[in-house]
Amino acid sequence: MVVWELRWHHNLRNPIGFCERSQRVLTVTVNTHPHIVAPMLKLSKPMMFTFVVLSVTISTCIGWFIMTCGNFLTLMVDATEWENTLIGAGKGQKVNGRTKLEELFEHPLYNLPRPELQDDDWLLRVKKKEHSGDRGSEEEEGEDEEGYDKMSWTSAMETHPPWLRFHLGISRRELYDRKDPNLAQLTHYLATQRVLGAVQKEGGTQLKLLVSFQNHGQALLKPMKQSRDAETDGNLFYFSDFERHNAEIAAFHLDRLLGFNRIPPVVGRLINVTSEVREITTDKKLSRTFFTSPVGNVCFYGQCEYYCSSEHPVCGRPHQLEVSVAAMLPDLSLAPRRSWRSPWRRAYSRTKLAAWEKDPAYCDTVKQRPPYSHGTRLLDLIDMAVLDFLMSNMDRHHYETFETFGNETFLLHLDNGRAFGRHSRDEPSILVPLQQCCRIRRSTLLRLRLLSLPSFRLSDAMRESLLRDPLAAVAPLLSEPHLSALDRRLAAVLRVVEACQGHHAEVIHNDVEGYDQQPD
Ligand SMILES: Nc1ncnc2c1ncn2[C@@H]1O[C@H](COP(=O)(O)OP(=O)(O)OP(=O)(O)O)[C@@H](O)[C@H]1O
Ligand SMILES: [Mn+2]
Repeated sequence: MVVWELRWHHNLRNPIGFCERSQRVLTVTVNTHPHIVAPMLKLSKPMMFTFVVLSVTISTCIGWFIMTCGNFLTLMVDATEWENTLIGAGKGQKVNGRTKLEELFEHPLYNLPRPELQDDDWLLRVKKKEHSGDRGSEEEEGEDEEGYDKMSWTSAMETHPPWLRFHLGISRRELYDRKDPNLAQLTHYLATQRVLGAVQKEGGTQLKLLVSFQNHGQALLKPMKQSRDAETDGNLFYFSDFERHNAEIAAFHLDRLLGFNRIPPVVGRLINVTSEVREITTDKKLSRTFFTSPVGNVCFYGQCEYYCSSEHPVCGRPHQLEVSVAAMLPDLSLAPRRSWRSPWRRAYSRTKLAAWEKDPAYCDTVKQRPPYSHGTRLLDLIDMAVLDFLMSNMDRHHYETFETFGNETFLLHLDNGRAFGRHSRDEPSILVPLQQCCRIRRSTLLRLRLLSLPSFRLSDAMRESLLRDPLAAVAPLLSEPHLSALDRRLAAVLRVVEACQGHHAEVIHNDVEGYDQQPD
């Protein structure tokens, strides 16, 4: 288990995300004053006394009731405003006061009871400060394990910047809790913080930047390389496809809608390539690649394996560029990750076939090998295949897990830049793990069925969810054909499960014992 001491948090004089809630006063006049009402009623003295006591009590009660309601309403209004300002101008059609997306997340399938997380289910724990006065200096290193408290700081610690609260909320079960109010603050932080540093991020094949913000926050930035609506050229192999910034954003929303919570939060943002990259970067290799295009736009191409050349520049208009900004996971030195080669990895060749393409019984081989031979790893892999099929991501060659959780943990769905390339066709081979293994979590299947109903339709939920991204103000993050492809593909997933049930006994893994609201 990783133990991490946060010394620098004392320097955070201005907690990020602090909100000055608007002050509202509700004034209601109820005319029940006894001196006005009693003479009109011509009452005797004892009656008058009773009347005074009664009317004072009643008016106090009414006043209290109205004030309470008023305060409650004020709070509700403020919370909604707060949420809306954080996540952009997200709006959806309201039915019974709730949008489809709100309705969906209220559904019992998105609020299943879960066992309480134990100490070793959290990725990071922070060292508790020694009793004040015990220490000569706050800055002294105290590395012995004895001094560490087993309790993690809660994510409600207001002095922590949102990125840190995100790190502290990572568990064995999921990357974030959908209901954690910090999520909105984190996306707001990523979308609005001034970029203080930008260098090229090593690893991977295409150009991406590591940007840094105030208070040690960092994010992974992927630039827009082609117009949002461009369908991938049919003659390009999946491994030659350009990455798409909007695919990174949409993948985060889709993963959350499926109830997985396995993709680090991603937001869209407009950056100024001159002031927020060129002028501040310390990366000489990167700054050398800047140029002004013939039409006067500021462009750069960086250094990487694919498409880092002046023939494939990333260009501002003339300075403004759309990018995706993903929250960074904790540093590898604090939370090492293990990278796993996917058993259904593609051949990454124009001519060769992978083993799973040649052997229909390939899953039987996989099921015999650890970590797929026991636990939930195979089910996690199938969840990932469903996500990838829905967004048509053929590039899932590896996946990662947090080392500290061993084999009993979720899979990180990192790198979704090659998803949402084509809406006009589906890629059945992405679903092969489900088709060959005929196994799926019941919770996943029930949520997929829910999302196929008209009242919760996946495309509608995605449209509404994506509206919350700041870049939705520029243009929809996913075009309508991409959204309807989601519904078409969802129906295809359900058909594969049905076909499995026709010839397999144990297709559904029941991970929701107590849930009986829908028949299987
Ligand atoms: N949010 C994140 N936080 C920390 N590390 C990340 C994050 N996203 C990705 N990475 C790491 O950076 C590496 C490269 O990122 P990514 O896979 O998105 O780049 P890529 O150029 O698309 O790679 P590839 O060519 O392999 O598809 C990943 O393997 C992963 O380990
Ligand atoms: Mn990639």
